[in-house]
Amino acid sequence: MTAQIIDGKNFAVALRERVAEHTAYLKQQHNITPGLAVVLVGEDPASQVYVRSKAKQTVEAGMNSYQHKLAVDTTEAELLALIDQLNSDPAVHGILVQLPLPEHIDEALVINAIDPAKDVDGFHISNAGLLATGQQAMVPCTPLGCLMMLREYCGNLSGQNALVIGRSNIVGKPMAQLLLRESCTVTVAHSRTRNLRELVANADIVVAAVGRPLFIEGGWIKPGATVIDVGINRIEKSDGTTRLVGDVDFDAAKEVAGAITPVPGGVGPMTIACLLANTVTACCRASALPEPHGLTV
Ligand SMILES: NC(=O)C1=CN([C@@H]2O[C@H](COP(=O)(O)OP(=O)(O)OC[C@H]3O[C@@H](n4cnc5c(N)ncnc54)[C@H](OP(=O)(O)O)[C@@H]3O)[C@@H](O)[C@H]2O)C=CC1
Ligand SMILES: Nc1nc(=O)c2c([nH]1)NC[C@@H]1CN(c3ccc(C(=O)N[C@@H](CCC(=O)O)C(=O)O)cc3)C=[N+]21
Repeated sequence: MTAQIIDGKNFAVALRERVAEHTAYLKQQHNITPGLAVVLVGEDPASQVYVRSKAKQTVEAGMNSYQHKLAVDTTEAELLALIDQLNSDPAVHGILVQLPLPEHIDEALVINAIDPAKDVDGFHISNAGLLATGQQAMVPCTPLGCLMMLREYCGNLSGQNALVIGRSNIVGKPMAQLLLRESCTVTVAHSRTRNLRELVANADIVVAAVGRPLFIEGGWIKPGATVIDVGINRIEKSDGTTRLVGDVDFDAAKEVAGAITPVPGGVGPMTIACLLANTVTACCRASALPEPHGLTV
């Protein structure tokens, strides 16, 4: 059997279209343009690429994009002052501070300084707590995109064995919370997990967010399982050039799985589309307007 390939790129195009439609409606009917502020500290090349791509897609969807590029030696106090300013700016509905931050800045302190209503990454402790207790939250973009694709490919997730590999605050933990909310039986694996192979073999749904290239072998996967590969790893090929691979050995896993996301073209594009969707959601909530269908879960 060869797995269905879950086309995250196409999925993201469709989601961005819905975002653009609702943005046009907000402008025409309510004279409001959703605005997203992205803050980048330092000059990490990968981060610069992501931030550029986010800004381009924000503008393409008809929203306002505000970019703040700060020097690598920006102090924590300066960054907190900028966040204060963005918190009180009514044109800014979403704020994203690109991670990782330079070492001299306390990441948790900065994230928790963002107004939770503008926290389109969903990383603020209030949003994490709201999600964990089943209340309305801003849902982190990567897990949100993964859940949208899972719902589409698996239908009803209730009662399915879901394995999340990785327990980070930005991917693994919120992913586990969302799957629990869908009534999956959720297992969370991490670096101290002893029997990973057996856990994978028992899983109807595998979400891999480890950060190790080709770590999950095809032979571990349960036949027919749905595999979501969050990993983004750049590896060097024999000719010296590099390529992106996920955490799952895609070529082997696609012979066993029922459906699988590729890397690139899987979870990554959906993450950015969900960021735009969260900005529209935040804008609607800020203006006490009804939220459009399909932009969140
Ligand atoms: N596609 C997208 O949009 C995004 C992709 N990513 C990618 O997803 C991956 C994960 O990101 P992130 O969650 O931030 O990474 P972290 O490094 O924060 O977390 C990695 C997790 O994997 C676990 N882990 C490490 N080694 C093993 C192992 N041998 N067996 C089982 N678990 C292990 C760690 O366990 P422990 O806690 O015990 O250390 C940790 O919980 C990365 O490749 C990243 O680039 C991230 C964000 C968005
Ligand atoms: N505050 C914050 N929020 C984030 O959401 C955040 C962050 N910081 N720091 C870094 C990680 C990583 N991340 C990705 C987003 C899109 C792709 C993506 O679109 N990837 C393309 C390939 C891109 C390429 O070719 O390099 C794909 O998978 O097809 C990847 C990774 C968001 N992150």
